[in-house]
Amino acid sequence: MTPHSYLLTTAQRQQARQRAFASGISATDLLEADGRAAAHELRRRWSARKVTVLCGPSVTGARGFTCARHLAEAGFTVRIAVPGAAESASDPAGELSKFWSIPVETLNSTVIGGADLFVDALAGAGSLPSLLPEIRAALARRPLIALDIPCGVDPDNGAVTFDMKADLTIAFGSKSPGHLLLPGRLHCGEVVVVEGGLSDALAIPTEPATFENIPALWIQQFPWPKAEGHKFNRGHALICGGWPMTGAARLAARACARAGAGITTLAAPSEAMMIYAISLESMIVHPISLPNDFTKLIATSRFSGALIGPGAEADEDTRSRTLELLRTGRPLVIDAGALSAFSDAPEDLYAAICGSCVLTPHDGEFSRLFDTGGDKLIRARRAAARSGAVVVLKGADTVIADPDGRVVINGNAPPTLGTAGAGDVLAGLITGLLSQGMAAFPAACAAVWLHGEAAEAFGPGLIAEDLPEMLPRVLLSLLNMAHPAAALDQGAV
Ligand SMILES: NC(=O)C1=CN([C@@H]2O[C@H](COP(=O)(O)OP(=O)(O)OC[C@H]3O[C@@H](n4cnc5c(N)ncnc54)[C@H](OP(=O)(O)O)[C@@H]3O)[C@@H](O)[C@H]2O)[C@@H](O)CC1
Ligand SMILES: [K+]
Repeated sequence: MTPHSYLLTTAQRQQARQRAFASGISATDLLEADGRAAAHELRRRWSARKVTVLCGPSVTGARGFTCARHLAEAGFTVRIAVPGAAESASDPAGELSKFWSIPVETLNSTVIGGADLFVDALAGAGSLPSLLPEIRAALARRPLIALDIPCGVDPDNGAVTFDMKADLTIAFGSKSPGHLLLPGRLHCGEVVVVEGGLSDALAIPTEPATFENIPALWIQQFPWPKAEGHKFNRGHALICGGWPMTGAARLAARACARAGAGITTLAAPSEAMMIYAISLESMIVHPISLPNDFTKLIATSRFSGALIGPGAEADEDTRSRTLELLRTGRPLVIDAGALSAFSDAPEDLYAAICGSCVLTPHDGEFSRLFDTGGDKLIRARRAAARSGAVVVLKGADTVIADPDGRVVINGNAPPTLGTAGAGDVLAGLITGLLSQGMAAFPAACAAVWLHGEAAEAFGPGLIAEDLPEMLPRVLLSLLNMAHPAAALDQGAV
């Protein structure tokens, strides 16, 4: 895991600052570096103009002061406004004020009138300032740049208590979960991470570790086809098909094959045999008619990863097949109907999960199996620990949790992904990667990322059928990231 994908909670940031102090770095050094970096980022985007910096009684507020000074030195016309009495200005190190040459004013309509740009350095306070509606309205009329995170967004979980939306958010060293989780993400605008005073080495947090889903997390483990490989050792995926809803498993199978599985076998109810057989020519279809056909198939098939649930009824048959698959100990993705089949007795599912297993619930399915208390990170982490499976809690801010406590938040999914069958495609993608031997946690993270990239690459008008067809393009760009030399070869063709 690279330092730059760590998402730091408020407590972890405080711990990092303490480590810095213990190593001899002063608070002033840190704030100076942060304020300078923020001012540099602003100057990269805007020429000198009138800016009002709103500073709260917090470390963020102190960054606002140093940023203001650097902007003033660069020729900006700067005013500093603090909510409440001007004397309450933030100076946590007790020595910053000697650098302030700009008068500190009380935040009101006058001090923000006439500014071309606003800097929101209010965040981070224990209690948030109550900004009058007319002030918030005035702030909305000009570009608003938040330092750390916009005022009113909880950095730890993205909860929003205050309706203020930034156009740009400048984070220091790394992002926080609140930059990616909804609804906070919608308040941040563009998020840029600048190198502040804390070095990467100091910023690496203690447990629990939370990461942004970037390819660096899992690209080394991605199962690219090998020169010496053949279809039998590239991964053999078994997809359980439903009836009468056949679309779901067909979408999953297509995605699974595109993800690189050498063989994709479909276990199809005999009524649906022809539908499955004609939908993907390369797929092998096994009819399931007699009650023990499924048992025989899994006893004889050399599958290296399986999927059950898309288009499946949430009934006893699905439940017992899921348990049969779990008993094989082979990698398994449990989705949709196969999750809901355990609504009455989730403990039976938890108890049966042993090896490499991924559960892919949306909020509705999640609530049928798990405790729904707490924020999304807490819910996903607890569900993974409880079940022993990797849990992919889907949504616009999908969270992937490993039973060992690591959590990844995905940020690349466009709104077009909220369409029927997109979840089935995701389940198929994970299965394709698992069947090729990728471990459950990186496979789930990689699949969620590929899914988002495929939707983004397609653009508006997306339907689930388009996602598997976009994968070759997305995989090529991933390959180019993994092997820059290969990119040159591709370019030369
Ligand atoms: N072509 C095909 O064959 C296709 C087949 N498909 C197959 O359909 C099967 C049923 O899957 P399903 O998810 O539609 O229904 P189900 O499990 O009853 O849950 C729905 C309830 O949960 C809740 N809910 C909360 N959050 C939610 C969320 N993010 N997304 C969705 N729901 C959410 C929500 O509650 P509400 O918000 O209404 O209070 C709602 O009432 C499944 O096997 C799947 O594979 C589809 O994939 C489409 C293409
Ligand atoms: K278990």
